[in-house]
Amino acid sequence: MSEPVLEIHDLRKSFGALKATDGVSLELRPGQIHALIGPNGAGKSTLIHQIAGSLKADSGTIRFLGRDIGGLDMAARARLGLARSFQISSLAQEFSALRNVMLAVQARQGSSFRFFRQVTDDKTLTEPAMAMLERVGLATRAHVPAAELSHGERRQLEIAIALALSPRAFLFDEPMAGMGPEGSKRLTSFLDELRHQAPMLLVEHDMDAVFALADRVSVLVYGRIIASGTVDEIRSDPDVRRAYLGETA
Ligand SMILES: Nc1ncnc2c1ncn2[C@@H]1O[C@H](COP(=O)(O)OP(=O)(O)OP(=O)(O)O)[C@@H](O)[C@H]1O
Repeated sequence: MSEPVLEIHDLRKSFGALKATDGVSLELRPGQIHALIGPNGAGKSTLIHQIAGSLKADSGTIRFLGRDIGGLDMAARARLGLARSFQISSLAQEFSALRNVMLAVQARQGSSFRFFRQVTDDKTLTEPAMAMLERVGLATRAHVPAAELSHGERRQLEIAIALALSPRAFLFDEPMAGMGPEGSKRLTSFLDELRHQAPMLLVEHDMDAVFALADRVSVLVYGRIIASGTVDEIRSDPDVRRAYLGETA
């Protein structure tokens, strides 16, 4: 079996007496969608923050592409290809959709944001940025400011930005939140396709989406993983049903 892209071992994080992450270990393998589910306050976002680098773990290791990234800041992890999206919006609201993606393309190319104004017509930025917008179905809205896009369109734009960074793994925190049933369906099939580009750690409350997408599901309760397995294993696990899935399984 291929090596894990992301490997978390015995991660711990407390806020005062509260153990928000209490010895979490998990792996993300190539081509995989690994869903992380659990009740409100279980510690899902806290875990994503520690992986992305916006929050420092108290102890434990995080390996990405075979390298210990625990000492790297968020920007350095992003440069290695760890793409995080959704709960914190990365959009520059006053810029068009196209400009938002161009900024991401430029960041990946390593040039300074200072020169952005002078390169708005630079084909090395506009062409890949437009290609990303086409891929997420937003090409016709390229020149609309981010602030004027609908909720669903902003989600599509966030994915285009994540794609522009050539990610080696996605960290998605509740992508379905606020989407209507139609939007969720479309986003589900898009994420399904996206797994071929890079594997995905997916925090999601929408169980239809989780059950449709996940190769593996880990259930977090009070900072601990109480079960990890395939969708079928998780749906039939009595502890999980009791702790979380009771009414939806
Ligand atoms: N910066 C912080 N300071 C103190 N406590 C925090 C902090 N961040 C999170 N917590 C607490 O840690 C626990 C886990 O929170 P977290 O947001 O990670 O849960 P979650 O599973 O993502 O919840 P939800 O599904 O509602 O988003 C909660 O009890 C929360 O109140």
